[in-house]
Amino acid sequence: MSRVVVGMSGGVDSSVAAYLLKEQRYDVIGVTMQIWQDEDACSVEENGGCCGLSAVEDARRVAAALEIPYYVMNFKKEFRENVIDYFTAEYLSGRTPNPCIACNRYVKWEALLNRSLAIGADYIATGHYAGVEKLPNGRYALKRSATPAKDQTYALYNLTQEQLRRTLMPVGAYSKDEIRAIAEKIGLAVADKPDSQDICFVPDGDYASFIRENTGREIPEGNFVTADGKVLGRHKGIIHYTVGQRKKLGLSLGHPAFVLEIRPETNEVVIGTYEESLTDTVRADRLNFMSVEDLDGPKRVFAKIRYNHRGAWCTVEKTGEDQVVCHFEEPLRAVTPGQAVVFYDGDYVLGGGTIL
Ligand SMILES: Nc1ncnc2c1ncn2[C@@H]1O[C@H](COP(=O)(O)OP(=O)(O)OP(=O)(O)O)[C@@H](O)[C@H]1O
Repeated sequence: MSRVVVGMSGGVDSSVAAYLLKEQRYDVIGVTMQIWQDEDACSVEENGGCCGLSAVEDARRVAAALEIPYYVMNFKKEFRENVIDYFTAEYLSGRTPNPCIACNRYVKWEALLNRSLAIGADYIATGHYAGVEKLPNGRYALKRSATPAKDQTYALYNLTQEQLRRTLMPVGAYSKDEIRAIAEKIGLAVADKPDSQDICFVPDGDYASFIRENTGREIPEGNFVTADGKVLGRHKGIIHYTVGQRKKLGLSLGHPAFVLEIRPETNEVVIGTYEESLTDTVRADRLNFMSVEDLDGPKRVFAKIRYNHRGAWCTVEKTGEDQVVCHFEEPLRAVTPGQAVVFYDGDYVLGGGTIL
């Protein structure tokens, strides 16, 4: 019998994942990772179920109902080093990070998988809406969820072959409604919980205060400038801005204003018009390939440039060992350095990288 560790956040998806795997006759162990604040400082409702005491209580109750062993594991150090430190460093460098992608690769997978292997597991499983398949070319790749609106492959594009080989995502084949129906049928009390928020450790969305408090650094004010250097006003510090941003700039220029670029060297935020904010060229590095080992020439693919982007067609080609350029077939707005560009070949994740 194969042994699987299920990451249990106390929510409906991972609870049903544990149930489905038990039905499929796996030897199932439930684990909740504690990754951030003290247990009593946050709750599932506030932080997306990542670390709170109620997450542990809920997951423990579900594990007891399913009659599976259950453990709480501490990954706070791994989370701080790989997610929080990266998150703050990227903002301070003028980029906009995606911490969920880093958490998936380094905490939910690397750290949890290693500890699971150490306790004799063959696989880890989560309640993500995505599929894992071995392709005819021998590669493992993520497949988009059966429910496009719930698809979570974007945030998982950076998983390695070894991680995918040892991953099960049993809820990916179902719709959210079907998962809720299963939860109700088996009497799981978690059935009506809201879905998680994106950035679990900044529940109020105030990234700037979070960065100031976590680094102890004062973030200096600076100038808003046009692309040709004309000073337009003062900004509150570069960490308050994201490329593509239009709101909360506090500028009245007589036309809608957009953040075009953030320059940490000169502490400037470059502002321009809607037309200036459009581009059809996206460059990326820190690449991870999934359905293919590498690109062997230009390839036309469907790509997403942020989590909730509907996607657009582009031709992607290598420009260096760890760099690609993508030429989109339509102009894009808000191409944001630090976010991921993820490429799809049909329903499978081809790979992705970090936008430069
Ligand atoms: N603290 C945690 N400990 C263990 N596993 C976790 C934890 N947080 C999230 N996960 C795993 O990652 C998956 C996706 O996390 P996400 O935050 O997107 O939750 P979700 O889609 O709301 O799922 P759920 O309904 O299970 O909370 C979860 O289904 C779960 O398997």
